Amino acid sequence: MNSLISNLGSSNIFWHDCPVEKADRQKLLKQKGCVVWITGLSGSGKSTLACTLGRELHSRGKLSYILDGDNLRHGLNKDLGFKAEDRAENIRRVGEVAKLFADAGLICIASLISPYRKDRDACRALLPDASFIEVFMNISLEICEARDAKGLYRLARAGKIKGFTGIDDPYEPPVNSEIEIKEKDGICPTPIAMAGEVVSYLEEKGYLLD
Ligand SMILES: Nc1ncnc2c1ncn2[C@@H]1O[C@H](COP(=O)(O)OS(=O)(=O)O)[C@@H](OP(=O)(O)O)[C@H]1O
Ligand SMILES: Nc1ncnc2c1ncn2[C@@H]1O[C@H](COP(=O)(O)OP(=O)(O)O)[C@@H](O)[C@H]1O
Repeated sequence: MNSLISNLGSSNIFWHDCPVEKADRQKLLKQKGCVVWITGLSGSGKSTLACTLGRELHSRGKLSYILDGDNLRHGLNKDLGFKAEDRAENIRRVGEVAKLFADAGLICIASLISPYRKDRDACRALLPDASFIEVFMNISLEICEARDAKGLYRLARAGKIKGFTGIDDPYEPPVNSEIEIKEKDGICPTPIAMAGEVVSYLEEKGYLLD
């Protein structure tokens, strides 16, 4: 514990380069590493898009890995709650992990509410050359609440969960996301259509080589 504390902020650490680099891994995998960061309200379809996209990429022979907020809160982030500082630390950690996956050459799909613009922008700043692709699930609270797949909105409305995003906690929508998934006349695109939009973007920007 003492050595951990005494190392905090220490300048006595050095970067160690290795001979096999990101470019070599990307060549091997025939793809370019990047982060697809999916943000939106609970119930907006983040996990659905992440899984459908993962499956679509897999079927094309592309290696991806999903970092899902709910899942990570069972392990890496199990010490964190939902107050603003905890959410910020949650996003910071996942941003750092996503950066490692992208450096490994994978298409890392991060799926978290990530309600604060500042925290998402800090993750964007970690990634090189526009390889942070923000996907905004612009689905109305009405639709998300009507879905209420986990019954959490009902509990939040009843005051049994405090600080629930969209009810009594803020969500700051992106101002310049690379991709926006929108409902039309109250109808959401299908999971396949949402994933197709992301795949087209990745193809167009050269992330899926071959
Ligand atoms: N107070 C509160 N607010 C929002 N969400 C809550 C809350 N309490 C529990 N949950 C459940 O936690 C999931 C969100 O976790 P995240 O790590 O994505 O959240 S955050 O990015 O740190 O805001 C979220 O999952 P999704 O529904 O998949 O978004 C909820 O199931
Ligand atoms: N495009 C869609 N069209 C119809 N239902 C959807 C769509 N995306 C997600 N759903 C449904 O909405 C609910 C919440 O989706 P989920 O992916 O778990 O959202 P989130 O991860 O944002 O909480 C699930 O029951 C899911 O099947």
